Amino acid sequence: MIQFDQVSKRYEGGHEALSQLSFAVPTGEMAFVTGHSGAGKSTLLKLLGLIERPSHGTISVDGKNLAKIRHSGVPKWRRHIGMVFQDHRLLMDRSVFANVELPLAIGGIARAERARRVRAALEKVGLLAYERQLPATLSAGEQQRVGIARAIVARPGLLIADEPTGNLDPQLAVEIMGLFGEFQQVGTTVLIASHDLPLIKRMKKRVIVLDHGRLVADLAAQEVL
Ligand SMILES: Nc1ncnc2c1ncn2[C@@H]1O[C@H](COP(=O)(O)OP(=O)(O)OP(=O)(O)O)[C@@H](O)[C@H]1O
Repeated sequence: MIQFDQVSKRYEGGHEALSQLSFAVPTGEMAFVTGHSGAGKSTLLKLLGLIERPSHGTISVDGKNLAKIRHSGVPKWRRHIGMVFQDHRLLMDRSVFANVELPLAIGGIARAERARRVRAALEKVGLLAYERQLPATLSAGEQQRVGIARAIVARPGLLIADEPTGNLDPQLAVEIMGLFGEFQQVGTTVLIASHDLPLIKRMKKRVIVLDHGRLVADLAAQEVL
């Protein structure tokens, strides 16, 4: 369960990016966060990834108060969550395999086990045949799928994605969203920031709407028409 309780975030010298935000996402649910540009979507995800810290309020995940995680504990925390970005942030001089392996190498897992898990992750995103290639030789959709494989290779309980389909054509975007749906089906909690309303509607999942950092609507999956 992800829980935001009266969370506000004010960037240094800036206005409030999030204002008294409260909501909860049960374990295993998939939800979208949407809203206009600057509404606070990325900020919300960054707080979960401990890339930023809230100015006020409490965020907890599975009962763990994120404020209790100190700077030194952040890498360990990040191993529990998978993060996907719009600009996939792959290492372009490393193979697809090496990119996906990265979170496991940092996690100190033995080489044979790493290889097994990397191949399982690549198979899930349909890229097993590409493991030796450099990311630059792949299409935009394929590169995004490498980013997703890297995010899920350590089997995180929580997957967060910031505009994961922002650079993709509509057909590819639908495929990528379908992939996130598959991870939810095997028990992963999935939170996706997106401004692509037609795509969000099509997915028929819960939708949390932000406007100037405030929660203005929270639609259950069956309310999304
Ligand atoms: N590092 C920062 N320093 C100062 N202000 C910031 C910083 N990051 C974001 N902001 C501001 O906080 C507000 C929310 O930004 P955020 O990136 O969370 O919005 P968003 O909904 O993800 O927008 P977009 O859809 O354009 O990515 C904006 O007004 C933005 O300018």
